[in-house]
Amino acid sequence: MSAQIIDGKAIAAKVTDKVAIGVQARKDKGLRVPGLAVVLVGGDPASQIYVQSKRRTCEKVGFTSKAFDLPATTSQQDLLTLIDELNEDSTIDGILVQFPLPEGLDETSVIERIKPSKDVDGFHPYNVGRLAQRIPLLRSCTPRGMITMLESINIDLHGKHAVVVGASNIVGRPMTLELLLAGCTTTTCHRFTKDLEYHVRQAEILVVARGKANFIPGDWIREGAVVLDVGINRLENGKITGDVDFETAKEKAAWISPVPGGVGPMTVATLIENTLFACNEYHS
Ligand SMILES: Nc1nc2c(c(=O)[nH]1)N[C@@H](CN(C=O)c1ccc(C(=O)N[C@@H](CCC(=O)O)C(=O)O)cc1)CN2
Repeated sequence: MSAQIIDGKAIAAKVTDKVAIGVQARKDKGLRVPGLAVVLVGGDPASQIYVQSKRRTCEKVGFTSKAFDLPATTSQQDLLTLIDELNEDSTIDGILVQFPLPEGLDETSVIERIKPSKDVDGFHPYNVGRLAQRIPLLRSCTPRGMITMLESINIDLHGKHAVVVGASNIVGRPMTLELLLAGCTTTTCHRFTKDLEYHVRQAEILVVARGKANFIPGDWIREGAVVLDVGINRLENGKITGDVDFETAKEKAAWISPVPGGVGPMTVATLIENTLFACNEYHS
C-alpha cells in the first residue's frame, strides 16, 4: 500500500479563499478590512521567509498588514512598548511577533503582553487555557491547521489513539489539547519518554514535531496510520525534509503529509483565518 498524500498547500489555499470571501463580506457591509501587524526582530533567514509569506497572504486576502522590521539589538522594553501601541491601535486585529526572538529577548513576556483578543498566534496563556477547558477562541496556528487538514480528508477522530512526538508550547502541547478536544485518546512523547518506538507503533494518528531529519523510521509507522509531519529540516544540499522518513513511512501509512507542502502552509493560512475571526468577534 502507498499512502495518500495530504496536500497542505491545496487545503491552505481553500482556507485563504474562504477568508477572502469573509473580507469581501465585511466590505459589502461597509466595515473596515482586518489588519495584521507582523513584527520581525533580527534577520534570521528562515523567519524572513515565513514573515514574507504572512505579509503576502495578507495582501492576497485583502487585509491591511503593518510591517515592523526591528534590529536584533532591539531592547525588551522597546518591543513591549511597540506591543502596547499595537494593542491600542483600532485598525489592528492581530499582532504577530515572529519567533524565535534573538538571544536576550524573552518570548514569554512578549506573548503575555499581547491582548488575548489580538493574540492571533493563539500562544497567550488565556487562549491556551480556553483550549484546555474545551472553550477555544483563538487557537495556535500549526495545531489548529493540522486539525483542518484532518477534517478536510474526513478522518473521524473520535476514540482514535493519537500520539504526538514533541511537547513544545507552540506545537506539541496545544496539538495534544486539540486532539483531546476532537475525541482522541492521546499520548504525548517528549525527551524523557522511554521506548519512543513502542508509543509510535500504537499511533492511529501520529504527529511528529521533533525538529530532527528522518527522526522516525518508516517501519515504526502503524499500518493504516495518518501521519502529520511538522518538521522542517534544512539539509546541507539545500533541500528541506521532515522528521519522518517519508519514503518508507508512505508504504505503511494510509495518509501522510509531505515536507515541504504539508503542515507548513497550514500555519500561515490559520493565522489569516484567526485574524478574520479576531476582527469579526472582538473588534468589529
Ligand atoms: N510567531 C510565530 N513564530 C513561529 C511560528 C508560529 O506559528 N508563530 N511557527 C514557526 C514558523 N512558521 C510560521 O511562523 C512557519 C514555518 C513553516 C512554514 C512553511 O510554509 N514551510 C514550507 C517550507 C518553506 C521553506 O522554508 O522553504 C513548507 O513546509 O512547505 C510556514 C510558517 C516558528 N515560528
